[in-house]
Amino acid sequence: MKLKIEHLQKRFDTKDVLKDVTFTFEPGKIYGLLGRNGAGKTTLFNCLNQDIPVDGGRFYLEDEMGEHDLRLEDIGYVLSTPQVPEFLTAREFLKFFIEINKESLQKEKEIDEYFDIVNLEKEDRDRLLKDFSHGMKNKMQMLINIIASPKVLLLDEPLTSLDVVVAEEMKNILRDLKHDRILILSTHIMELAFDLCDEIVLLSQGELRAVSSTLDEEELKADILRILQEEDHS
Ligand SMILES: Nc1ncnc2c1ncn2[C@@H]1O[C@H](COP(=O)(O)OP(=O)(O)OP(=O)(O)O)[C@@H](O)[C@H]1O
Repeated sequence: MKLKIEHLQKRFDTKDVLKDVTFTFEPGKIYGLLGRNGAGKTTLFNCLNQDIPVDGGRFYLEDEMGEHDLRLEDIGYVLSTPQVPEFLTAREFLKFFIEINKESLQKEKEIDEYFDIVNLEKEDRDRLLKDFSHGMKNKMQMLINIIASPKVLLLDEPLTSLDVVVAEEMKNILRDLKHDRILILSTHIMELAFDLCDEIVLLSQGELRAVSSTLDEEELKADILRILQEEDHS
């Protein structure tokens, strides 16, 4: 299975944000999506998640059976600002989520076994989500995406607000998840991209391009900075 994007375009009024995005993403890798502020990373994710219409081009999944449109259940989106129903406890939310997705879940577990996946403290499991910290809400959002197990998982700066211990736990979860799905993670932290990602992809001047993986870390950093700085002169 591959996620193929061909000549994707998106503009807001007169601003061409995505000019000609063409790229093929494969499972087994975590892709680190880097770009300047306002380059269009969130816009690209919003297009792939079908939250906003595109102005041109297409994207689809391709496997040995052929090409398939992305269905809503094929894609998971972890937002940088986690959105959870604040009036529910973590347990109520998880039970509700499992109930409405019963048909598609591979193997149902006990609720506490799910919480254990993301190491949510036992005393927090029956607390209202409105009292959760940003990082804890982020864990819940990550958990429902792990349970839903979409083929493509988009992560918009997911680790920025997490403490170092939780961030390390999340990195290990993502490394486990990558084997049978496509993971694309946007970040501004180059060190995180180098540490976690298998391939760096730059969104620059409305186009996506892979950065050579044969370079050592210092050369890679210099190359990325050079490409991103070119935007100032274009
Ligand atoms: N709904 C919208 N209406 C008009 N312009 C928009 C809209 N959404 C995004 N934009 C513009 O599109 C451009 C890309 O924004 P986007 O949020 O995708 O960038 P980004 O790469 O995610 O940025 P950052 O790294 O700062 O989060 C920006 O110029 C932004 O102002």
